[in-house]
Amino acid sequence: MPIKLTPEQARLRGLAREVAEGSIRARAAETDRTEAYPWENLREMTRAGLIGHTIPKAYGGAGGSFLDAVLIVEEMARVCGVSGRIAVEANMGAISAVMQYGTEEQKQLAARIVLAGDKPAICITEPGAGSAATEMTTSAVRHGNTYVLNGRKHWITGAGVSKLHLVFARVFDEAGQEQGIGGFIIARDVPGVPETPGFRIGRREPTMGLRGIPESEVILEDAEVPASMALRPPGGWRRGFAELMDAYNSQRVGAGTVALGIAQGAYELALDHAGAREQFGRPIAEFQGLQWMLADMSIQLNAARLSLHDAAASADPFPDPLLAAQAKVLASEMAIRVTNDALQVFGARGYSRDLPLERMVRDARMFTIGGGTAQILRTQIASRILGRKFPQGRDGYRGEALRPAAE
Ligand SMILES: CC(C)(COP(=O)(O)OP(=O)(O)OC[C@H]1O[C@@H](n2cnc3c(N)ncnc32)[C@H](O)[C@@H]1OP(=O)(O)O)[C@@H](O)C(=O)NCCC(=O)NCCSC(=O)CCS(=O)O
Ligand SMILES: Cc1cc2nc3c(=O)[nH]c(=O)nc-3n(C[C@H](O)[C@H](O)[C@H](O)COP(=O)(O)OP(=O)(O)OC[C@H]3O[C@@H](n4cnc5c(N)ncnc54)[C@H](O)[C@@H]3O)c2cc1C
Repeated sequence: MPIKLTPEQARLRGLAREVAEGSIRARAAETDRTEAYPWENLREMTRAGLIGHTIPKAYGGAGGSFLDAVLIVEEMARVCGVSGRIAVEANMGAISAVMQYGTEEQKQLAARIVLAGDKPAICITEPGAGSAATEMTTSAVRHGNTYVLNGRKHWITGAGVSKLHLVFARVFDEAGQEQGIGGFIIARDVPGVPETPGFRIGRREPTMGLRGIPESEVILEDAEVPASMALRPPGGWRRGFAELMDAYNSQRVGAGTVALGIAQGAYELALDHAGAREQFGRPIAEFQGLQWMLADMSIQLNAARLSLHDAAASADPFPDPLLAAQAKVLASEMAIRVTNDALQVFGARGYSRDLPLERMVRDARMFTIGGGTAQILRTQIASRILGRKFPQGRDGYRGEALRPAAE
């Protein structure tokens, strides 16, 4: 463990490991095979206080930090990537945005839903706006006391099982004037909260890995959302996207930590196997070719963990954008290499679906894509270290490149 944990953090990590090793590890293969959402894992994490752990005490949570959340996430992902992702979204991303920027009513509602055992969904990406998220076309038009939402999101993690949704949309006033980008809170299947007609779940993607959690479309067709459920960051709609993405940096750290946990789990299996499997009359761990592979895995895991912890600990109130992007690139690329090398240490057995290595390779693959691709994050990193904006549109450089980057 690279940074010194407080006794409470060490206890939290121990509790998370106990829950993970309890039955979550045993269910991981079944979750992958059946592609069914692991409700029982969610219930167990909820009972242990690991869901909504970062929600302030005043709203019923534990008031935990993002570093606490990272400790929980790594332990879950070490045995089950899907459960790691559940732990991320139940403590970071959308829930943290609502708890930081929301009105009293919004915070009460979001805390109640998540603490009852929900992994919220964050709905940003659209078919025409992936990396170019600011090009989203989902609209929220003000009509009296409601906003009417129209648009289509896709690749939404948890769509169809999540109850709390934070939908990013372009905001228009009653006169049709664009105001900026904001978040809209939509609850689904929550006792006492009316459903939102026009809000529906579309096609589920047949994904490569992390199959126990749906990645689906969220479709908005004249969906009426009360104006009281519009999440307007303190800088107003004009700064809405930037401030919501600032909150989203917590989830980038979380996503990197899932990658770390999956890779750590694969590495531990490879270490054990290298000591146990014999060829040429001796354990394969005695061959330098494998020793150096294992050594490189340990170096990369340690570097990624340090970087993620540093990013999580920088939160004020959200992780620093540069540290979050650096940590996510490092951890996501590391996890692809480490899970593949761990599989290699197992030889043919690693390639069999009887063992978890092939699942870990598939599960690790998403993290250079979801949450901002490795390419996009490198551009963001470059922008921050060089102190320059690097607009990606064809017309972007007319004057823009001379403007200093945001703090
Ligand atoms: C930001 C991008 C969409 C690029 O779009 P633009 O070039 O149009 O925007 P910018 O001028 O770069 O940014 C606008 C504004 O926002 C500020 N900003 C942007 N990102 C951040 C951030 N991470 N933290 C803080 N502030 C941010 C930026 O500084 C600008 O403000 P100023 O005008 O300078 O003051 C693109 O780079 C991008 O991030 N694309 C990736 C989109 C993404 O991450 N989607 C995630 C969807 S959810 C998901 O995938 C879940 C998966 S998971 O594993 O949980
Ligand atoms: C498993 C998974 C879960 C996800 N969960 C969510 C979720 O819960 N909520 C949500 O809103 N979204 C989610 N996403 C969507 C994710 O955020 C997007 O996939 C991601 O932002 C990239 O968008 P895209 O897939 O449209 O790729 P594109 O933007 O089409 O990019 C295609 C390729 O071009 C590269 N590229 C694009 N622009 C540039 C550039 N300017 N410079 C260099 N390279 C560039 C990219 O790096 C990539 O390699 C998820 C995705 C996955 C895979």
